[in-house]
Amino acid sequence: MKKFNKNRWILVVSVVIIVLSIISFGIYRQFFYPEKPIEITYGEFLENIEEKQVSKVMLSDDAKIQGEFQDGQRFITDHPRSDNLKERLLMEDIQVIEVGEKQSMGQIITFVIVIGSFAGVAYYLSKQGSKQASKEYDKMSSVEFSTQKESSISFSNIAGNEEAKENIMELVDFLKNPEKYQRYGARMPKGVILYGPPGTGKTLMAKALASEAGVDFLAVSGSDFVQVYAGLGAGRVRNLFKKASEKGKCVIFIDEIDAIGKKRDRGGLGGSDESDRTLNALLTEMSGFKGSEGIIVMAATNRLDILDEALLRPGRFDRQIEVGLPDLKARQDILKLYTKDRPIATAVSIERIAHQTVYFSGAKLENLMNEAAIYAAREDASYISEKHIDRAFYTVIAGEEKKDRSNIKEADRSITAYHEAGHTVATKLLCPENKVTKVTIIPSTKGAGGFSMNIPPDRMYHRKKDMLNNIKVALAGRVVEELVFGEDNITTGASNDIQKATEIIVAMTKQFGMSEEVGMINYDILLGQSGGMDQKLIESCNKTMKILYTETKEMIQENIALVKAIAEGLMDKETLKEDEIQEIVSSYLMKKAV
Ligand SMILES: Nc1ncnc2c1ncn2[C@@H]1O[C@H](COP(=O)(O)OP(=O)(O)OP(=O)(O)O)[C@@H](O)[C@H]1O
Ligand SMILES: [Zn+2]
Repeated sequence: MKKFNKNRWILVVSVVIIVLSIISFGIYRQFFYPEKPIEITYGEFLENIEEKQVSKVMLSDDAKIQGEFQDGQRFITDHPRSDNLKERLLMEDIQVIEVGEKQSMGQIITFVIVIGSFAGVAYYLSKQGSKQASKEYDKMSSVEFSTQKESSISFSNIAGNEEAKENIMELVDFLKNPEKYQRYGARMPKGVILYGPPGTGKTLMAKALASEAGVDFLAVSGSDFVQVYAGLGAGRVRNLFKKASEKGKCVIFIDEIDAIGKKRDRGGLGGSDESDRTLNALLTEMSGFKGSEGIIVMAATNRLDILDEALLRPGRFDRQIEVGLPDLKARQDILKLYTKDRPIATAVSIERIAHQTVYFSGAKLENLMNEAAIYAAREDASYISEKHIDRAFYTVIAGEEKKDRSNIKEADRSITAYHEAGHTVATKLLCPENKVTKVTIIPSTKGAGGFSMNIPPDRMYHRKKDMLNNIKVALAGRVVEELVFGEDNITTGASNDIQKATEIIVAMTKQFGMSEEVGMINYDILLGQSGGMDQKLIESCNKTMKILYTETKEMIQENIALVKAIAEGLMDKETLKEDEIQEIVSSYLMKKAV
C-alpha cells in the first residue's frame, strides 16, 4: 500500500513538472521574444551599429546572433565569430548579453528536469506494468493440476501387466505407513518411472496407487513446464512441489516427462538453457524432500532411452517399471473388463477378439468396445453383437497411421515367432543353466520385434565355451529365419543379434587371448583402444563366426521340431512363461529319447 502511494507521488510530481516546464518555456519565450525577429545580413548589422540603431546583442555559440534594435524590433544575423566583435559592440555602447553559457546551462537544467520527469512517468508506468506482469507470472508459474481423492480407480480396474502392477502395489504400503519403513532405516522410493507405449495404462496405474493408498493425486504434464518465458518452467516445478508438501502424503504424476527430462545436449548452442533450468529444478526438488514425507513422484514416458541419466540416479527416479502392450491373455482380461457392464450378445467370443487385436494397447481395446457400443446403440440393437465389434474394429484400425504396430501382418508375426523360438531353443540346449523367464513376440519399447529374457547364472569369470555358446544363441534367430523361410527371406530383425555376436568375438580375439590364430596378444594395446583392427584380426573373427554359424545351423536343424513347437506356442499365446517353455522342451526331449 505504502509503495503504491510512493509511486503515485512520483507520477503526480512528474506530470506537474512537465506541465510547468511547458508553460514556463512558453512564458520565457513570450517574455524574451515577443515577436518574430527579422533577418538581416551581417553588412546591414554593421551599418545598423554605425547608425546606433542597435540596443542589445545576445552572443551565443549559435551560428546566428540575436539582437534588438532601439525600437524593440528583434533581429538575427550571421555570427562572424570574430574575436573582437564583443569589444566593438561594447565600444559602441551596445548592451552585450552573453547568453551562450547561461542559456545553455538553463537549457541543460530544463532538459534534465524534463527528461527526469519523463523518466518518472515511465518508471511509474513500467512499475505498474511489471506489477501486472509479476501477477501474471505468479499465475502462470502455478501449475494447474487435477487433484483427486478417494477416486474409484483401483488395481482391479487394470488388467494385464501383472509385473508392473505388483511392483506398484508394493508402494501402497510405503505411502500408507512411511513411518514404519523409516523405523527400519529403509530408503523410501522417491521417484518411479513408468515407461511403455501409449495407452498401456501408465496413468491408470499411478491413479490406482494414489487411490488405494488413500492419498491425493497431483497430475501434471511435462509439457506444462515447457515455457517460453525464462525461468517459468523452473518456477512451476518449485510450485508443484510446494503444493505437494502442503498436502502431505500424495502421488505426484508427471506425464510425458520427456518434455523436460530429455538428455541434455551439452555441446549444443543455447536454446536448451531453459529446459536445463527446468530439469535442474526438478532434480533439486526431488533431492530436497525426504521419502519419509510420504510423497512419491511418478513419471510416465514412452521412451526411457531418451531421458537424461541424471533423472535415473538413486534418490530420483530410481525405479523404472515397464508397462508393455498386452499379450493375448492380458487382452482377454482387458476386454472382459470393458464388456462387463455392457450388454454383450452371448455369441460374442472374447477369445476371438483378443486373437484379432494383436498389438492393441489397453486404450485401443477400450476404444474398440466403446465404438461397438455406439454402433449397437445407433441401431437400437438389444445386444452388442459380433457385427458391431467387427465394424468397430475397422473404425479403430482405419484411424491409425500405417506404421502402427497393430497393422503388422500375420507374416511378420510368424517370422518373429520363429526367430525368437530359435533363440529359445539354442539357450535351452546350449546353456541349460541359463534361466529363460519369458519369451514374447509382443514388441517392447526397446524396439525389437520380440524378445527373450535370458538370465545367465552369476559367475566371476566368463568361460570360453560360454562365450561361444552365447554367440550361437545370438545367431540362432537368424539361423531359424534362414532354415524356415529360405535364404532370400532373411530379415533385418537379426541386426541386434549380429552386433552382440560381433562384440563377443572381437573381445575374445583382441583382449582375452582366446583365438589360437591371432595369439595371446592384447590388440587394444597394439592397435589403440578406439577400435583399431587389422586385416588379420578381421579375417580371423569372420572365420570363427562362420564356423559358429554352421554349427548353430546343424544344431537347429536337428531340433527343428522343437523350434516349430515353440514358434507355434508363441503364435498362439504371444508370450510363453518359464514353465510353459519348460513343458514344451521337456515333452520334446522325452519324445526324442524314446
Ligand atoms: N491395462 C489396462 N487395463 C484396463 N484399461 C486400460 C489398460 N491400459 C489402458 N487402459 C485404458 O486406456 C485408457 C488410457 O490409459 P492411460 O491413460 O493410463 O495410458 P497411458 O499409458 O498413460 O498412455 P499415454 O502414454 O498415452 O499417456 C485408460 O483410461 C483405460 O481406459
Ligand atoms: Zn534376435
